[in-house]
Amino acid sequence: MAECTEVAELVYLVTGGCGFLGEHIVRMLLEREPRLRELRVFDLHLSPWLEELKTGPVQVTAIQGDVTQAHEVAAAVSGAHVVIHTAGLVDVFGRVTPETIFKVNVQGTRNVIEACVQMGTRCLVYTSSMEVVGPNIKGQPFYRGNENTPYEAMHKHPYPQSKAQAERLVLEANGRKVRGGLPLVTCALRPTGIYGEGHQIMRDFYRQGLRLGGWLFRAVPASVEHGRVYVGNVAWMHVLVARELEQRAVLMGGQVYFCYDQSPYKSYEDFNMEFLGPCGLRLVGTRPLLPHWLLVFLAALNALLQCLLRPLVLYAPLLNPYTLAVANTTFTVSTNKAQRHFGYEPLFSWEDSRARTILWVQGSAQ
Ligand SMILES: NC(=O)c1ccc[n+]([C@@H]2O[C@H](COP(=O)([O-])OP(=O)(O)OC[C@H]3O[C@@H](n4cnc5c(N)ncnc54)[C@H](O)[C@@H]3O)[C@@H](O)[C@H]2O)c1
Ligand SMILES: C[C@@H](CO)CCC[C@@H](C)[C@H]1CC[C@H]2[C@@H]3[C@H](O)C=C4C[C@@H](O)CC[C@]4(C)[C@H]3CC[C@]12C
Repeated sequence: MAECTEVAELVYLVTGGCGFLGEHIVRMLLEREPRLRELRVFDLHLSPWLEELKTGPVQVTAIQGDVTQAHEVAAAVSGAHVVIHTAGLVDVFGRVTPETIFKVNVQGTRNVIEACVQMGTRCLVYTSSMEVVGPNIKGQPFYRGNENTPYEAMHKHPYPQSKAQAERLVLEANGRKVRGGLPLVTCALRPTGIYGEGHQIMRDFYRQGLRLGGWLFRAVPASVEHGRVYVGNVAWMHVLVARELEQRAVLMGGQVYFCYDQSPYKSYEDFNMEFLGPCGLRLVGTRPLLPHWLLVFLAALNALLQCLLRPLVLYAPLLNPYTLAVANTTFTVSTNKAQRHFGYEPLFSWEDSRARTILWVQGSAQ
């Protein structure tokens, strides 16, 4: 039976360890978790950079697997002390069907929980999302709220729905007896929009700007605040939570934590310009260039075209009714719960996060 405290050398499993956030968690664990003996990286698609990590002092085990396959998950979890479940389908553009999103995000999470119970793994950290709270379908602002701020969470889109269901499963599993009789300790981290090295949407905006001769066009009012957090700090929060979870089970078990740092409150587009500006792009307009009703119309047209073209080709542009609503609704957090519960302080200052992201964007033109 695997127990976190009594074993000096720990085995960690990171699902989705080859994704944008997963890679940062994997690298952060190797740099900053001295009790690590083996790190298992489980992903549907294994990345080549994993090979270079295999030469260090910690045993890095790459496992190609699918979270929807219970037996594959159970085999990967067997003997692990801590599971960080980051694998998920992040699709708000209609690239995959709702059924697939639910299968990966909800059934996949169920499989991870059951594997922990069967295999006697006591600590489970789940990467949730701000989207389990909002923005909701009414477009109500969530202005610098915390984990206790009342807000009507109502979702129609499969991505937030699936993340909310999965988070609930994880939190309800807290306290379940795992093999050997000890209780499972779980908690969920809720990042806002993550940015940093490897952020594909940022890279897409950069390339689009380059194609348009260096110009981007404002579509969202500058007054709409959108919460953002640096990927290195999100990874650091995961490492700290995983480290403290068993010792502070009573305080932290079954809890949710927003991910936060010193990134400034800005609109989605103004925030992106913190990086794209120094890379030579300009955002045109102090106010949205197109009237809101026209954007709503274009977003609806995109949704219609996606439906009509689906039998022939995948048409999945960035603008659709859901992404427009998210970008147009204030959603920011202001909290210190992670600091109070497990001593989290951001590892990267805003200046450092910004500089690292700019460097990455500059190198991602091709
Ligand atoms: N990117 C954000 O802004 C953001 C914000 C909040 C929360 N999150 C959450 O963080 C997590 C990671 O997101 P990301 O942005 O790194 O996404 P990502 O797509 O870069 O990473 C997800 C990883 O999960 C893997 N994966 C997908 N389906 C799988 C399956 N069936 N079995 C095994 N592995 C599978 C993918 O191959 C990928 O490597 C997700 O759970 C997401 O919901 C992301
Ligand atoms: C209207 C467009 C004009 O420029 C801008 C569209 C931007 C959208 C594509 C993105 C605006 C907000 C983003 C989401 C947000 O940052 C939080 C998220 C939570 C996370 O769990 C998954 C990603 C995302 C939904 C993120 C996706 C892209 C946006 C909708």
